[in-house]
Amino acid sequence: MKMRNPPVNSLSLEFLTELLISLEKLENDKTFRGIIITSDCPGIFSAGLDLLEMYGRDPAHCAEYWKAVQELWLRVYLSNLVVIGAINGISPAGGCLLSLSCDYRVLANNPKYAIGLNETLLGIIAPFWFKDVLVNTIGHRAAERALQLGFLFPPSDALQVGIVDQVVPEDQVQSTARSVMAQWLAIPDHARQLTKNLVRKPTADRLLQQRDADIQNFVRFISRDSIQKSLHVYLEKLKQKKG
Ligand SMILES: CCCCC/C=C/C(=O)SCCNC(=O)CCNC(=O)[C@H](O)C(C)(C)COP(=O)(O)OP(=O)(O)OC[C@H]1O[C@@H](n2cnc3c(N)ncnc32)[C@H](O)[C@@H]1OP(=O)(O)O
Repeated sequence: MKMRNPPVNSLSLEFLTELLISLEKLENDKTFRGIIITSDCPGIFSAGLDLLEMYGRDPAHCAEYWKAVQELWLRVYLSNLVVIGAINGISPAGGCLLSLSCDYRVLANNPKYAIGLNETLLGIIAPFWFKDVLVNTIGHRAAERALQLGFLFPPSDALQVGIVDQVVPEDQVQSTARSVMAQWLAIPDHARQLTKNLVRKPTADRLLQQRDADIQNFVRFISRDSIQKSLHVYLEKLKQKKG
């Protein structure tokens, strides 16, 4: 699955909906056993959640958006398919969450392709389920530092901390992902799927048990004047970087 939402594969409501529909189709087609998620935007895996879906929007829109973000995470994280991330670009915040939700991550060895949950740098807070997935992946202490400091790990650090499983030359990302896929598909589906569920369900359940409350928390938080101001400053910084 090649993500294409130029210029930066930001996860807008429309794009999330498209991803969800595509994933659902693949899940329901029993001829598919695995997917490789990669990007069609050069140098960018995904810029994460679309800031314009959270800035200057009314509460109803924010609630609809957050529901879609939750939905995408649950679908990828609990997918019965083998999900491999072929990460061929930078992958901050929501892009990192998407990567972390794969079963295996291959990152292209380019110092620009950093990955991490950088929410604090925007003046916002990674929700508990983003945090849980990071803790599950790199451990409590490393996650504590990474989250508070908003680390974006370049490839060598990303491998060392374990946020990705493999770093390979850029031109080998897709072929490596395919080899990894072959290895995972050699395992009987039912055994692998039940094992995946055993490992991941408790983390997903924490959100499933309080989805509405999580939406309300998000809407309350994002609607605060101080948070809207932080988003404004960050968006301005992105603009100025260009000019
Ligand atoms: C309780 C609250 C929880 C919320 C949890 C939030 C999770 C998130 O995912 S927040 C988003 C975090 N993402 C980022 O911090 C990345 C921001 N973007 C960048 O750093 C860069 O754009 C880049 C490195 C991804 C790409 O750089 P470059 O190729 O130089 O492209 P530009 O910076 O010029 O961007 C082009 C264009 O796209 C707009 N844009 C970039 N990122 C986003 C985004 N996440 N959402 C919406 N729009 C984004 C950027 O503003 C430019 O727009 P124009 O100026 O209109 O062309």
